[in-house]
Amino acid sequence: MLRRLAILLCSTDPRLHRMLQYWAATCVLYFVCIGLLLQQVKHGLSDPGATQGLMLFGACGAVAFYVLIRLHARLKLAPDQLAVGQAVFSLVCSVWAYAISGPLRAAMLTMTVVIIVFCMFALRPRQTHLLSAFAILGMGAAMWWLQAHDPLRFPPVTEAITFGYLAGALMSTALLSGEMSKLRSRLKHQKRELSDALDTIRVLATVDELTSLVNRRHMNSVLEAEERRHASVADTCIALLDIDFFKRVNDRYGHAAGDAVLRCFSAAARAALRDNDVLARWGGEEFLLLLPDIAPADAQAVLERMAERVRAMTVPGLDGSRISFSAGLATRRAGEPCAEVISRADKALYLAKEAGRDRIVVA
Ligand SMILES: Nc1nc2c(ncn2[C@@H]2O[C@H](COP(=O)(O)OP(=O)(O)OP(=O)(O)O)[C@@H](O)[C@H]2O)c(=O)[nH]1
Repeated sequence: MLRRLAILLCSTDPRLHRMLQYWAATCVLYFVCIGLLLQQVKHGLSDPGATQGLMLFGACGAVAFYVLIRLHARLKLAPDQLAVGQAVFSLVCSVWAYAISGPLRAAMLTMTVVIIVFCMFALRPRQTHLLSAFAILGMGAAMWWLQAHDPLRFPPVTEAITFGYLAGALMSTALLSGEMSKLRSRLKHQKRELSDALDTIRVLATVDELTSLVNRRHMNSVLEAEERRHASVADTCIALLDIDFFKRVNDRYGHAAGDAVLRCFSAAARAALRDNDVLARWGGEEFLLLLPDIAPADAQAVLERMAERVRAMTVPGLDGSRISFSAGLATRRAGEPCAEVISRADKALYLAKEAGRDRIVVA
């Protein structure tokens, strides 16, 4: 129930969730300020009527921004437009709080700086600069108006010097936001580079560069997963395949032609497989095929189909010479380690080679 309420309030969409997190952080700040304002009223430092007005204004604004954030997609409001709106609203509140806080008003200026620091994280430097300018102008206008209308409570010199401190603090914060933005974009760039490097490493660790098939290391983890898998109704078959007279290809047509044979063989063999079958380059010109959930007769049919495709393929640089392979096929018995199945398939492959090649022998 609580979880559902939290999802309803905070959303599961990560972007919206982040916006609502910022909103919640702003609300915490509002609550702290409201608590302090109430203390000011209690000790006779602020006017109760004006304080209530500000509290009501703050609460209405918080609710309005929650609704706007939830509906921003429908209202076609960009997240940074909303963040700028929230910052402007908070700055207006801080000017209001300054005007009603009597002797404590200078303390309100820390909130103005906090709002601009928030903007540093949520907005672009240009937007932060504009908001800082807005804060300086807004607070300056309020201070000027207050000292002009009530010079006893707001002495002009005090207001002018206070304004100088505030303007200095806001301008430095705005300048820092440029540095912060550079730092953020550098971090973002590094993060992208790291993630690209990780993708490359993942590919290098799992894929054979020449044939683009799964490599031996990754096939071993596939086999481990196969051993852990709950036995299903159908069998699992494993076959070892070896290209026939491959050394002759290399010797007669060169190593590059040999590589082309490996690439063409891999593409032709893979085209004969289902999505959940895994064909790996096991070594030089040897391949391991895992056929999960298949009857042995069907596995044999798959290999026959593969052999036809391989015989039919045309390899560039081979002057029309045909390629064939021999295979040993074994069915995994319940609970049998894959290494033992591979060993039986290997013996069957040996028999296929002995019997003249270009054939499939079932273990
Ligand atoms: N072009 C190329 N050749 C490779 C590669 N890896 C292994 N080889 C060659 O594959 C050949 C394998 O030869 P053999 O083990 O004698 O096997 P074969 O000539 O196919 O004979 P059978 O298996 O008995 O039919 C060797 O000459 C290796 O140099 C590779 O990545 N590219």
